[in-house]
Amino acid sequence: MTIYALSSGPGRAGIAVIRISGRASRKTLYALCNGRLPAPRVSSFRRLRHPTSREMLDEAMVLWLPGPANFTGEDMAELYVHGGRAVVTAVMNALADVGLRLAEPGEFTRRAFGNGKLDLTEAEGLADLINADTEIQRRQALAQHSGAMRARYEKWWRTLLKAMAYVEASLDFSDEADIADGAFKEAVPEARSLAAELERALADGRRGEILREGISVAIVGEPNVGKSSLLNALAGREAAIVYDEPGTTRDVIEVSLDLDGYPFVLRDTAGIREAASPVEQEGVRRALAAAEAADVVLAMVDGSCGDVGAVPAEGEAGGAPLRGSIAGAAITPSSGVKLLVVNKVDLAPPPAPGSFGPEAIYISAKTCLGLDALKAALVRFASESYGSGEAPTITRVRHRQEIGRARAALVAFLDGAEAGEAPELAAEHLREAADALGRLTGRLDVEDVLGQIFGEFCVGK
Ligand SMILES: Nc1nc2c(ncn2[C@@H]2O[C@H](COP(=O)(O)OP(=O)(O)OP(=O)(O)O)[C@@H](O)[C@H]2O)c(=O)[nH]1
Repeated sequence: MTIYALSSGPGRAGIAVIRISGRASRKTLYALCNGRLPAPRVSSFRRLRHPTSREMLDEAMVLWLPGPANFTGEDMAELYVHGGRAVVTAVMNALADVGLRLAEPGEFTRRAFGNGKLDLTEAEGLADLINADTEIQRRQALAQHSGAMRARYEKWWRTLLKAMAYVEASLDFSDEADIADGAFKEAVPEARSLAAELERALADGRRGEILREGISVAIVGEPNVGKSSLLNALAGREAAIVYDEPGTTRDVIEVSLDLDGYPFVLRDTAGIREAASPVEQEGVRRALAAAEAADVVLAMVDGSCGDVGAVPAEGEAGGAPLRGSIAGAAITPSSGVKLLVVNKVDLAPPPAPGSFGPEAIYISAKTCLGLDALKAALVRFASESYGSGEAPTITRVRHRQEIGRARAALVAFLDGAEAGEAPELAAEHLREAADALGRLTGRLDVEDVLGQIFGEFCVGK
């Protein structure tokens, strides 16, 4: 079936791109162009007419892209029409009138995959490229789309095939014990080196997934220390309500932020305190959960009140009384880092440098003093922890799970080999590992993961 979709964004624009893919592309374009089919891959000006009523629809640039040397591998056409809603509707209605069907989300890419134009990791990279909001996300997605992960997974796949070949050989020569034994022994170092490589790939601190989803930053602290003010100052807009009354923020408020190309998801949380009402208690529970799950906790204290004291060291209870509240300072995320942020430094008297420990960042969410230093600290943390997005890395839970399964199967193989397990069982472990690696790129058992992957696309891709 030949499909069509608006491939550019919805809404009014200078130009809109309508894409067509499938066997009837040529015939449809021929009819739309009143019999003047453009030369392949040469953009040409045409007056588009309704194929049956002959009514003029628009003046457009059109491209005729015969398969297989194009995106989907099928015959394709692209229409660059004027981007008004009525123009797009009229052209798309004309395509429906001649029996073409509106594409489902991701259907163009799915067809490209079906025709061997890209593997699953490259298709996922394309989805990420379309969804990339920041420079680092773009780089990571482009590396994946242009085959960095495919190359890595295929290298693993080849090592595994080698090990499988040795085991299969040992089964074929089971009558000749020496040869069988020798072949089997060759499989072990291959499997061992691959298991170690998969282990290393898994121990990446989830950097690819974090960059893809955004680095999660929770702002926590006692009520009224200025958490919402900081969120607004960083976001550059009034995303959260700021009010001179403790307990203003009840729920977690989220904004996305691009700092030097790194994607951050900033969360403002309810002030941590002995909550009186159930609603407040729930707010505090959510605040603690956000801090627990965060990659970075901005533990905020109000530097303008109380006695100056030292922040207790990690794991040390109490310490000297601290100016402001220490509720924020006392929170530690489960796997992320904590930055101590001392707010309201615009209020006299300013805290002496270092009053809150050498690592503290002094800011005024009101006057924006110190915000650049805070942003720089976040960017430094991101680049040291997650890199620049170019090295091939796991970017999805799906990949992590499959690599984990492959590794577990290889470990089972190695344990079995040590324990003198029958070669038939050993071969089964390797096949399991191959299935897992095969699902990564889509070589085997792909149907069950297809829906999930292509569902991430928008219509027209
Ligand atoms: N002088 C000064 N006032 C600030 C600063 N940051 C916040 N404030 C004020 O402190 C009060 C509380 O600010 P919020 O940003 O609502 O504080 P919060 O921590 O989100 O408060 P809760 O929602 O109650 O947890 C408001 O009156 C702000 O204007 C600052 O840097 N300097």
